[in-house]
Amino acid sequence: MTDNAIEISGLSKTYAGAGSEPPKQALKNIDLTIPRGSIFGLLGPNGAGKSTLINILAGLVVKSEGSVKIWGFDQDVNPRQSRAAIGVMPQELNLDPFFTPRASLDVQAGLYGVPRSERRTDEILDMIGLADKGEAYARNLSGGMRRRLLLGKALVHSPRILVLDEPTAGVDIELRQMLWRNVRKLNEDGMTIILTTHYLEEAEEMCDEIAIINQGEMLIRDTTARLISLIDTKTLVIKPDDTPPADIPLPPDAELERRSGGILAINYAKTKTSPGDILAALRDAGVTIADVSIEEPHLEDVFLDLTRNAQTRAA
Ligand SMILES: Nc1ncnc2c1ncn2[C@@H]1O[C@H](COP(=O)(O)OP(=O)(O)OP(=O)(O)O)[C@@H](O)[C@H]1O
Repeated sequence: MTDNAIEISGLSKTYAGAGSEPPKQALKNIDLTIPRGSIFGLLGPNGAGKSTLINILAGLVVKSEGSVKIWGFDQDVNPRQSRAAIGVMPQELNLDPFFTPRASLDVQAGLYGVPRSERRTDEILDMIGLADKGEAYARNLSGGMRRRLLLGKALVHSPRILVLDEPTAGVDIELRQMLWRNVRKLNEDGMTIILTTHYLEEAEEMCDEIAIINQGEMLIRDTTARLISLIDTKTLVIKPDDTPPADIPLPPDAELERRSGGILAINYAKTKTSPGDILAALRDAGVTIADVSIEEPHLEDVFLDLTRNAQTRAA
């Protein structure tokens, strides 16, 4: 028995090149475990291989090498059980325009072999806020409603794991909040959530653990908090009382950035310099301080650092 929702080892994928194009290796020897009950973020720049990985989990893309276990079921040994354990909300709005939301959910439930007596169509319509649109034609639904319907379709077979591929790309704030409310609720009820997003602040807020992939390779995988703590830079932000002097000598490893409104932002290495030393240096330089705050590093800094370093190494 395992405590992991997903166990991937030595996973590689090479797409055949179209026409005279060379083959494209989209995933290179990926090892990844995702704990049960977590909200897990899969991040990476465009073309990193995120969709390929998700589509392999969903059974939509065939891997070239390696093994994938979903809720303990090996895809190659127990394809039916591994598929039943996972639901995927895809990136594209691929809905049949002639089906009503109710019919879409029913057809999807049929595909997964959910007996009629066990179908939760009304409950799902209600949850995704489409209870009054059950009989509307999909072609008459707004983009936001279609996206909600895709979430509903991913849930018809009550999967243990829900995968969301860029669920909030291009959606308005209201829909984004509704999606995240639903996701949190599903997670509280025990569902493991895996998501990709381009919004790093969203991943920082939502995900317990994160993996960053780049050019098909796994760069790092850790808890969100530990990843953020990897960044050594913090920023001390000072609002002076008067116009600050032109010359402000600072301790080594501290760097001054002048912002609009006379604000002084001092970036410093937290393992090498303390805010106390910087404040003392400012006072010595004749800066009178009206307000002080500290800006913490963000996931975005970790992401840029890691992907830039990987790019430099590859060059
Ligand atoms: N069907 C395919 N045939 C050939 N190459 C492909 C195919 N699908 C993806 N690729 C290539 O594999 C690489 C990884 O693509 P993938 O879509 O998995 O990346 P991604 O991280 O999801 O990117 P994005 O954030 O832009 O969606 C890219 O170089 C892409 O061009």
